[in-house]
Amino acid sequence: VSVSDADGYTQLNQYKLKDEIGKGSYGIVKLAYNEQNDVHYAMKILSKTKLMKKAGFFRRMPPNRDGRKNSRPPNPLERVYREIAILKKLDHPNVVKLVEVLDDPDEDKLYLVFELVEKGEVMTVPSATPFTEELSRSYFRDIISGIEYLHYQKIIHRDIKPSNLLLGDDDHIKIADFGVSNEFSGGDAFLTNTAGTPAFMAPETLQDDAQNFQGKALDIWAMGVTLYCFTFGKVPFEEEYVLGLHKKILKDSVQFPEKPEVSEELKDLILQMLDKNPTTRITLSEIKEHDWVTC
Ligand SMILES: COc1ccc(C(=O)/C=C\Nc2cc(OC)c(C(=O)O)cc2Cl)cc1
Repeated sequence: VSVSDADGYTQLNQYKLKDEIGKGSYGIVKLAYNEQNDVHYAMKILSKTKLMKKAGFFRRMPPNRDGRKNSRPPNPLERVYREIAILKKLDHPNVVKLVEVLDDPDEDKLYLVFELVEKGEVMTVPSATPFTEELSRSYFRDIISGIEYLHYQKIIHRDIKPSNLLLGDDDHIKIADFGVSNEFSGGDAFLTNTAGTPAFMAPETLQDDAQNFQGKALDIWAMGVTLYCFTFGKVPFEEEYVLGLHKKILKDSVQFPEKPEVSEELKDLILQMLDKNPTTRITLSEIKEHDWVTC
């Protein structure tokens, strides 16, 4: 039950909601104070109606000529409940921890309570102060363990990028936002849909004759774009219009700025992760053995 208390804070069960600390296409994240245990949490607030609208659920479907039953988009709420089911089974130091879900069927809002990762997003891109190689290496090692765990749990994240990597007081990274993640069975996911953030999308998903592509290699590509951001403070392929961006991701080779100067090993790793051919792209186990990661 949510009420506003004396100084205007929303009270939700034992949580006092405070400042907004995150915002995205998903909704907002507020700092939440649990009065029962004197601990702060991150409360992700979703609107069920907004989720339905975003998926065009309330849009009238154009009548199709042969009167075939319209294939409705998958109910976006199912998406969120699938995300919650995924989150509930995840338990790893480099993955955000879902504590509880407050879901009143009569309420529009859906609340996801996460353990607070105190420092928030590890980097906002573009950044004029990118990380040293030592710092990038430390963060990148956390990402490798987190992704290795997710792939072992048969989950493809599909939206790896600096804003979804949260930094704790212990200066370790936790991977967040499973809003577009895919679960798979067998050795790897075989996907057909594009999902995630344009600048981080792998070339094989952008081909117009895009057929099934492997899931794990998509996360590796996004990790490569992320490592490029850590190092240079900007994305490797940027373009104002999304179709121009797609063309660059598909066609352009990776360019390294003059400054900051970086080691040959780091450039080599980035180039192997941003290999446009997913079948020759470096794998997670090869990344773990790479000179720049192990040194
Ligand atoms: C400056 O201090 C700050 C401390 C913490 C934050 C923060 O937590 C931000 C987003 N958080 C999250 C977002 C998520 O998705 C988009 C998910 C998820 O759905 O997995 C989980 C969390 Cl926790 C921000 C600033």
